[in-house]
Amino acid sequence: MHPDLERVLFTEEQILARVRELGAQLSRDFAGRNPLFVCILKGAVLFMADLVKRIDIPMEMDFMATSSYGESSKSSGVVRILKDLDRGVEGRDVILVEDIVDSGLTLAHLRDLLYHRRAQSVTIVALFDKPEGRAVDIQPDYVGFQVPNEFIVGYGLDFAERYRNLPYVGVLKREVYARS
Ligand SMILES: O=P(O)(O)OC[C@H]1O[C@H](OP(=O)(O)OP(=O)(O)O)[C@H](O)[C@@H]1O
Ligand code: HPA
Ligand SMILES: [Mg+2]
Repeated sequence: MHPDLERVLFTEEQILARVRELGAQLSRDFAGRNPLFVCILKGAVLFMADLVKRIDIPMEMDFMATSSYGESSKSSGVVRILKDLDRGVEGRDVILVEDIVDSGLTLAHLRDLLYHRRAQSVTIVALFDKPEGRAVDIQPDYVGFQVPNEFIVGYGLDFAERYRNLPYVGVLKREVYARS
């Protein structure tokens, strides 16, 4: 385990097993609809890569980059779009692929934006859901795991851009984020 972690919440094996289940479920539910999977960078990059390998129906991918945490463990409350989609979403069934729903501000903003752009449907798939973090009322449609109200890192999730490369997910020691 990385020395900056207090404990591991999910091992690589547990994560990949759950991602496989989510892929099978989405493949069944979106058969015949050619959904557009939108990866919310950077946090969702590892989840997206593993999830799409488990989708066995026609689908497309696009990428959006947002940032609201920066160097902090608390949301700034402002969702900045650093990179937008390459193509329009009018009439499309969009599946937003997120690593975590915490305050819900990122997904509430993106869902409204995509409906404003006339997507036919917007479905939210989040590997992790932290219900106690919510500042706005939004529920993901598909969830991998619920997590406690603590700051977690690994498998794409960062603190100040670090730890994204860990293949497992754990709780960051409080002293690590308190000292910056
Ligand atoms: O529900 P919320 O409180 O909005 O938090 C969730 C969002 O915060 C993180 O992104 P961040 O802004 O840190 O950018 P990153 O993905 O590049 O780390 C995470 O990847 C989600 O996109
Ligand atoms: O717990 C978290 N860890 C990393 N990034 C995050 N963005 C929102 N919540 C978190
Ligand atoms: Mg982040």
